[in-house]
Order: sequence, then structure tokens, then C-alpha cells
Amino acid sequence: MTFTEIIETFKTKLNPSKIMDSLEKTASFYDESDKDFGEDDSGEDLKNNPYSNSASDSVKSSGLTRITRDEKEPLIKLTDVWKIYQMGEVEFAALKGINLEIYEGEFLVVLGPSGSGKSTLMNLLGCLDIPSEGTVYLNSEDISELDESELARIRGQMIGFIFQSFNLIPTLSTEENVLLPLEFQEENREIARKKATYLLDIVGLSEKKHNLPSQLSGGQRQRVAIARSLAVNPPIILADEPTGNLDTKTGDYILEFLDGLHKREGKTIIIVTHDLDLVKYATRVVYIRDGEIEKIETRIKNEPNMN
Ligand SMILES: Nc1ncnc2c1ncn2[C@@H]1O[C@H](COP(=O)(O)OP(=O)(O)OP(=O)(O)O)[C@@H](O)[C@H]1O
Repeated sequence: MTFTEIIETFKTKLNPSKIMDSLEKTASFYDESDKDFGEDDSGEDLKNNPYSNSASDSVKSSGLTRITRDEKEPLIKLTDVWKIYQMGEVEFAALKGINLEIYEGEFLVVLGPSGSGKSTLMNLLGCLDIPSEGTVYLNSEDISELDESELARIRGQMIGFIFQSFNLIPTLSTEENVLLPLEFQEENREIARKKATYLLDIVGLSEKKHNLPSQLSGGQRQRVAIARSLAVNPPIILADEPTGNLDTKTGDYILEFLDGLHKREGKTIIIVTHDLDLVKYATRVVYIRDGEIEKIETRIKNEPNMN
């Protein structure tokens, strides 16, 4: 499939009129100090931050209501959430009555062993799935009853995904993969290109923009996935084992980058992992086991892990 065909398929599937009604106009969210992936940065594009023009009016015009902690309204709220998988006659409860409130600006790490329900929980937090029972609120909107096109609209506005299962599209170049969510939101082509160029520079991949994903290393692919997840400047970043297949150095870069987004841009970061080392970045850690929350721990960020 060509780039244009892929865009058209997405648009047809996901009801563009609804998406157009609620376009996020993108806010300023980087400055030069975010340039964490140094090696192959050209630096040229950082002088012209394409996200900076709309800084003052972006949130107002976006249709998104930014909830502050003062208002004490959670950005995401799960109330007695169950996820039951049906396998023929047999039912399996992967989540059993989860209650969780996540506030804007948190760095939440969801920690649990294999099979504990982390990915199932992530799919609900990311509006990729709806609960079997219970309620999921995003920005005070109950997503449990929404259809797929409405869920897609909310995802497009609110959430950037860094999922291993969210593969890059193999037939598209690095640049086209980053352009995808922008084109999908019918961003002006020229501005979209500037944003893609800017983001690829931020993650240190300017020189690889014409490469296909298969011509990149695992770490580089993950960096493209990060650039793509940030393209529409979502307030929430969801990452499923973001360092899973990476060497320590690249994994650390990615975590430091997410940490920077949290500290400097106030992004809400949610990571699910079984890696205890990631706890040091968290403001709260949710321990999950057998589909239930075992405990929730509030932390002072960047404290050494005491476990
Ligand atoms: N589509 C499905 N149908 C049936 N059972 C499922 C399905 N998806 C997940 N499960 C089961 O639900 C439980 C939780 O799975 P989940 O993928 O959420 O765990 P996880 O904590 O993310 O595991 P891992 O760390 O190994 O990825 C597991 O026992 C799994 O076998």
C-alpha cells in the first residue's frame, strides 16, 4: 500500500468528519534542551519549532479540556473495571474490579509479572478496548459505551502510543510513518512535513528519514515510534515495555526522553512493565497481580529503587 492509500483507508474507517470537528491544533512542547539523542542530529530544524506558533491558543482551540490537579478531577478514572475474555465456553477474568485514578502530570509505572493483566489494563487506558464491566472515564467522558470511530477520535486527540505491538508500517519511510497521524488529522501538508522533520531531528534520526523501518536498528525504530507518538502533541503518552528489546544505553535514552517530557512539558506518562528499574522515574507505582491491584505506592521521583 502507498502512503496515500494508507491515509485514505484510515480516514474511511475512522469517520473523518468527527475527527475534523475535534482537531487538536498542537501546542508548543519542545525547546532545544530536549535534544537528547545527540549522535546524528543536524540541529538545523530546532531553530524553527513548528509547534511553537500555536502555543497560546492551542489548548483553547483544541476542544480538549486540560484538567489541572487543583480541580482534583482525574484525567483517567477506572471504576470497578473487569475484563473478561471468552474462550468458547470458558471465561477468563484478566482484570478483576480495578479502581484507579490517574491525574494530569503523573508519571505512572504499572508493574506486574507476566500474565498479571498489564497489557489488558493498558488497552483500556488507551481506549483500544472497552471493559466487560465497570467504567473508564477519560477527561470525564465515559468511554465504555463509545463505538470504534468515537474511540479512535479520542485516541487521536489524547494519546500517544509507544507500543511494541504498534509496529511501524513497513512499506513507509521513517518520515512517512511520522507524518501518518498528522495527515490522518488533515494537517496542512507543509506544516505536517515541518513537524515530522522537527520530530525526527529531536529523536536524532534526521539522516534516516528516507529509510524504511527494516533499514533501522531496534532502538532507531523505537525512536521513530516515539516521534510518531508525539506528532499530534497528545497530553498522555502510553508506553508498553518501551525498553523491552533495547540495549541498556538506548533504553536509558528513551526513558530519559520520556522523563524530560514529563518534567518539562507536564505530559502524563503511563508505562507498563515488569522491569523494576523503571520505578525510579515514577511519581506513582501501581503493582498488579492476577488481575488485581496489589498496592499503589507514591514515590519521590528519581529516588533510588528501594525494592
Ligand atoms: N484475547 C485473550 N483471550 C483470552 N485470554 C487472554 C486474552 N488476552 C490476554 N489473556 C489472558 O489474560 C491474562 C492477562 O494478559 P495480559 O496480556 O494483560 O498480561 P501481561 O501482564 O501484559 O503479560 P506480559 O507481561 O506477559 O505481556 C493472561 O492470563 C492472558 O493469558
